[in-house]
Amino acid sequence: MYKVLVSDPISDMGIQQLMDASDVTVDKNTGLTEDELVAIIGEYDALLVRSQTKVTERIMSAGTRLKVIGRAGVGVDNIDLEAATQRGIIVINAPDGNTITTCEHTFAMMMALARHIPQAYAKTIGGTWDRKSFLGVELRNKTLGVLGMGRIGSEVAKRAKAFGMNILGYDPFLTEDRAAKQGVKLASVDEIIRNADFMTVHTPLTPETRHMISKPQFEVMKKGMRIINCARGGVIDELALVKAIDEGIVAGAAFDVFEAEPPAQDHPFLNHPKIIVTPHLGASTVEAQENVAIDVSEQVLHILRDEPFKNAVNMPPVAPSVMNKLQPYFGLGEKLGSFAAQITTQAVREIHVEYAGDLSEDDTQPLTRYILKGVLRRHLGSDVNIVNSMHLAKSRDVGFVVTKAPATKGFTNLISVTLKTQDGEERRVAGTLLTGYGERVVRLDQFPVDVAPDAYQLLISHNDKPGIIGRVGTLLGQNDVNIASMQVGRKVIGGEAIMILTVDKAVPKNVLIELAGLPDLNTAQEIVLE
Ligand SMILES: NC(=O)C1=CN([C@@H]2O[C@H](COP(=O)(O)OP(=O)(O)OC[C@H]3O[C@@H](n4cnc5c(N)ncnc54)[C@H](O)[C@@H]3O)[C@@H](O)[C@H]2O)C=CC1
Ligand SMILES: O=C(O)CCC(=O)C(=O)O
Repeated sequence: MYKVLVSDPISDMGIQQLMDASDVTVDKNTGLTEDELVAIIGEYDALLVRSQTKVTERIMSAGTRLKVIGRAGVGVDNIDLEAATQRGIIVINAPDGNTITTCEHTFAMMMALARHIPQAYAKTIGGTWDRKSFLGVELRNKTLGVLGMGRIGSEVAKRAKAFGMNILGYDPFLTEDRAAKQGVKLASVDEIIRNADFMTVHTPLTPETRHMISKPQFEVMKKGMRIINCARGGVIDELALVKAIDEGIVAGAAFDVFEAEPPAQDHPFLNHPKIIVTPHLGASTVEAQENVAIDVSEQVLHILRDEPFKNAVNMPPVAPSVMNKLQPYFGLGEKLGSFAAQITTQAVREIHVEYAGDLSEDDTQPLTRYILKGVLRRHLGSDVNIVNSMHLAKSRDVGFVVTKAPATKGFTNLISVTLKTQDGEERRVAGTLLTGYGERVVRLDQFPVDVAPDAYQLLISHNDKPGIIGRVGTLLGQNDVNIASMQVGRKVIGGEAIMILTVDKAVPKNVLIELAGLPDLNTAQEIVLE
């Protein structure tokens, strides 16, 4: 008999099939503390949560029978995925079931914001008949900027069109073609910030999206913009937003999510006259809760019964024979994918992976999944894993081609990752495992290099002139950035050249800007490989 624990309020109707299954018993026990969960989790084969339960490493360590954690919703940021993967616990989510509901909540927030409904309601029930303070604006003919055109962002755009709005959309995976089909004008973040009357964010929270709207963006923002966040707290810098509202740049904001949930009682959003809030209700409808619970219950049953399943967001076990041969390359493959994605400036349309030498003889599919994970994680966040990376690439119209070459000059094994964009940009990074030396990046575009792919690299393109290395070293030294190693490459003397420095810590943004301003230096970019 399998035992399932439901530790957050999840629709009864949705988990009915679990409760009806003759080989399953379901316990509903919500609102437990971490200690309480640790004390009982050892009895259970499956755990079902929404977003309240924080499924920590401690809980998983105590969950010695746990085979699956089911998240009735999209974001899995309340589950320690790494810890689950290490323990072979499959984590699944229900990515589609709450899309429409969250989109509709976004619209409710946008309209409430445009017409001051919460503020007017509060005054009216307080006994004041005030028709002067709440002059609103129409949505018709206004420009809506959508940051993140995935499932929810696309549905918001569709509805906004019906309201007669003009839509500017930005998403690293949005191409002109796809945008045009959705009736959306493809725009940059900067264009949206400067031109939109309303802006709504629908991205996951990743290192790249954290505070993607902050002081520098508010400084150039179209005056009077209204901002909605029903995605994740932290995408918009909360304190910078309050300042921008108080300075008259932003006309108002509607937030369903917070950087820390629940927010502290003295949080500046609470009681601010121009900010309306809901307590993370985006997915809270009868329909969505049923949908996500049905989806997740179905998959949990499959997993408990060892049947094929979908929507896994972490790594399933790989067959030991394949693992032994390929495992040493997994880290390198992911880093090469990530490196290539970070140096590519446009939306990636095709990923070409070539395995040469020893690797050409194997079934390299598990390794390809790691490479795709490295490429896609930059924009799709921590939900990308080796289980879903191929599927995600396909669903985003990103093609991937794998070729094999039996031999390669100078290396017993070589992995080359080439990313192509719709505008013809093509970036290539190749690497190898050297016996006794470990992972090395050995080619960057047309330049031969020899770099250990450590956590922080600085990639500099420059003109091949005397003195540049000294200027870069001095500036980094002045800013307390220690250089661990340095590589230079060039095609011809005096021509285009690159420099790759491995540094001991993240390089502050202002130092990157100063570097790019040095004479004969063209670009300076940080590459983070974690
Ligand atoms: N308030 C709530 O109750 C709910 C919140 N959510 C949250 O809403 C967000 C969106 O969910 P879905 O649309 O289902 O996810 P999705 O994965 O379909 O879409 C997210 C999109 O963001 C894009 N993106 C990533 N980095 C970006 C960047 N720097 N700039 C612009 N776009 C970027 C991705 O390419 C992707 O297309 C997620 O954070 C999810 O957790 C989802 C459901 C309910
Ligand atoms: O379960 C909930 O209500 C939270 C939904 C959510 O934020 C998500 O699905 O990402």
